[in-house]
Amino acid sequence: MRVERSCKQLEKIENIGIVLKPDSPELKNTFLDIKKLFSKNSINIILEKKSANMIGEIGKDFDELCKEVDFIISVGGDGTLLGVARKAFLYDLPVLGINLGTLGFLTDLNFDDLEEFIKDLLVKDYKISPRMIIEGKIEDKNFIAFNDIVISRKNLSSMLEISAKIDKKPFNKYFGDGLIVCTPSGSTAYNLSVGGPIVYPLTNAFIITPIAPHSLTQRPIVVPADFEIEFKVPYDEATIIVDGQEFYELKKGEFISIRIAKEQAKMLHRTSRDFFEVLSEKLRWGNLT
Ligand SMILES: NC(=O)c1ccc[n+]([C@@H]2O[C@H](COP(=O)([O-])OP(=O)(O)OC[C@H]3O[C@@H](n4cnc5c(N)ncnc54)[C@H](O)[C@@H]3O)[C@@H](O)[C@H]2O)c1
Ligand SMILES: Nc1ncnc2c1ncn2[C@@H]1O[C@H](COP(=O)(O)OP(=O)(O)OP(=O)(O)O)[C@@H](O)[C@H]1O
Repeated sequence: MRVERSCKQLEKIENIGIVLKPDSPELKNTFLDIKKLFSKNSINIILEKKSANMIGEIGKDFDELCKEVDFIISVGGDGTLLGVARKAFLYDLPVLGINLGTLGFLTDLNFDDLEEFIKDLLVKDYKISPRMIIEGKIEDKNFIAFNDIVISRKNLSSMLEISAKIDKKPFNKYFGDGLIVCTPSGSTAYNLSVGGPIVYPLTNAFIITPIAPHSLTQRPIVVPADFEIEFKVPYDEATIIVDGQEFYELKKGEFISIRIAKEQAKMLHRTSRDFFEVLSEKLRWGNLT
């Protein structure tokens, strides 16, 4: 029998933070509806400041809000949830995604399911799933990814050469459009599109997947999470893309090192959420439904 790892239940549910998808003022009514559903159960909602400005409400800075709430709800698609999860881990706060996006692979609930789920929350019928996050470093810049760190060619007309070391030892040279280093949670994003493996989210590992490699021998590889990986672009400049949301420059000869972060992100899920059902429903995996 499989016993799924999960984190401790919440000590209390009194205050919940809400972040809305950017540039979506039409979410005002959804926000008010969510607030009403929680207020009926005497749970207080605190809206994040940028979201509040967008819909003409009052809000709190994200960091201030994090100090007051028991968990955070992201209302939008996967991108909104990524943006929240990449900051909420600093406060050890779980994130629940309400899907108003297009795909919503990471988000757990549709708005119509929320009323029922609040009842579950109140009787502790939910799970909190730990998610590995990775940390990148270039010189004195540090960044965190929930999904992936992509080393992408800057010069569109030529291939990028990337030399790679694991635990300081050279292990490969990649030639192509770049490569993706992703977490298991991120394996179903860009990594999947370029033929990388799907890795169960609770696995402790990194995935290194070349993008359009010009070679018959370059394959995605899964390595243990305690490895430190280092990449260098000896002849070119590259762009580093973190979760599709943050960008850095990797100069010629500079190193980027990537390893598991000390902290974990936490996702709040329905007890019944099953990774393979989500794969089937959202990405048409297998023949389950
Ligand atoms: N060709 C590609 O597939 C491609 C190209 C660039 C970036 N991306 C991915 O987009 C991610 C950022 O997502 P976004 O929503 O902010 O940008 P986006 O709106 O450009 O979405 C990319 C797609 O990936 C989906 N997605 C995001 N994370 C996922 C995950 N962990 N599992 C399954 N699907 C996921 C999104 O729902 C969306 O359909 C990056 O981390 C990167 O992995 C994918
Ligand atoms: N905190 C953030 N920082 C930067 N970009 C963000 C942030 N939150 C959302 N975005 C971007 O806004 C865009 C739309 O958001 P989102 O992904 O939530 O909706 P969607 O694209 O409709 O849904 P899905 O990703 O599930 O298909 C995405 O490109 C996403 O990367």
